Amino acid sequence: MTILELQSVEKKYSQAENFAVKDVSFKVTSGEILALVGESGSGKTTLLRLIAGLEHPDNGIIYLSGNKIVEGRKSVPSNQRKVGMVFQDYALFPHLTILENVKFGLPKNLPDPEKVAKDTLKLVGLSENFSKYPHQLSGGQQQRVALARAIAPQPSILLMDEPFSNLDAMLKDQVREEIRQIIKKTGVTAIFVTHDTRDALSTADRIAILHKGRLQQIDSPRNLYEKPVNAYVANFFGKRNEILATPTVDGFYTPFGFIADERSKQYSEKVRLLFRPEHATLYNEVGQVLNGSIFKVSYYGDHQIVKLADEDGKRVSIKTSPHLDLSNLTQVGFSLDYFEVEPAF
Ligand SMILES: Nc1ncnc2c1ncn2[C@@H]1O[C@H](COP(=O)(O)OP(=O)(O)OP(=O)(O)O)[C@@H](O)[C@H]1O
Repeated sequence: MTILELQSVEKKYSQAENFAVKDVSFKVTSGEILALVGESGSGKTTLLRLIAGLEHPDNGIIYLSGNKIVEGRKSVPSNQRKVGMVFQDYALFPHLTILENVKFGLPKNLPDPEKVAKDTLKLVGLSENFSKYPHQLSGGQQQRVALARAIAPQPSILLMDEPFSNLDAMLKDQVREEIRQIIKKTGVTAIFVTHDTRDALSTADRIAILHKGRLQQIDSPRNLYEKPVNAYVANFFGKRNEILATPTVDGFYTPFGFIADERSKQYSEKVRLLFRPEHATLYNEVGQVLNGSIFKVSYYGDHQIVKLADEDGKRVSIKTSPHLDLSNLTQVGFSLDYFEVEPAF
């Protein structure tokens, strides 16, 4: 069931030259976690604030739980939208205990707000800290209080602005997983903004990528990573190698060797074979499907990146196990586990 729908939403700030958000349309399904990603200034926060009602669009329509909450410049006020919000700095009240923080956002007519607040704090794993103040908690715990405050009133949608940016790298992996599990347990639909592709790839069910205010692609993490619709999306998620190739009836001739592949039949002109460093397998011997000269090996502890060159010096990078022994080798073999084919020109 669709919980949120945006139709051609646009926003231009009064002093700005360009639209911060331009012609953005998408739907979010009940229970889904959607990540909004894009480089700085791409419009992520503006889009989140438009959904929350903290900004007003110039054009477009937004539906939340089947109700039209925005139509052009007319919109339902933020406090009537049933939207839960977690801010980047958590925005907890410092002079209130964490229980009071969570109770604060609950509707006044609830029969037992204390019980709802306590149950929600338990749900986020904070059953022993009811009477502590925010400054007595770790960053990760404060974030869970902020999450509890946002979900306690049972919002139609939970919006989170850079929820992982204040956490150090060691904590991040654990917190991402905890937050994902809490959200899934409550069944709330969630949208979060991040500039970190790993946050998005590991936590979201789908990712929407923005560039200069325009939606480029909205898709599963795997599809965005493996089947990007354009070069911007592909490069946003890390390096892709390119090999120029000539199609024949049964495969592609490349400067590294011949690859048998049915897709070659669809092309008559030169093509580019595109693959990520981790989508190739490297062998510490020649005589494989493809062969190249080692240009450089970079060791990173948990993996190595091996740069290979063809006869003309064109290079590709391959990610491999840190244990593959490449010492004293100048030539190695490799194969492609997965690659995309695009016309070269
Ligand atoms: N209050 C404002 N007044 C004028 N322009 C603004 C305002 N807020 C944002 N902008 C502009 O709108 C565009 C989109 O900004 P926005 O903050 O939505 O991007 P973002 O993707 O969230 O960036 P970041 O990752 O840096 O937070 C940018 O060009 C920004 O300079």
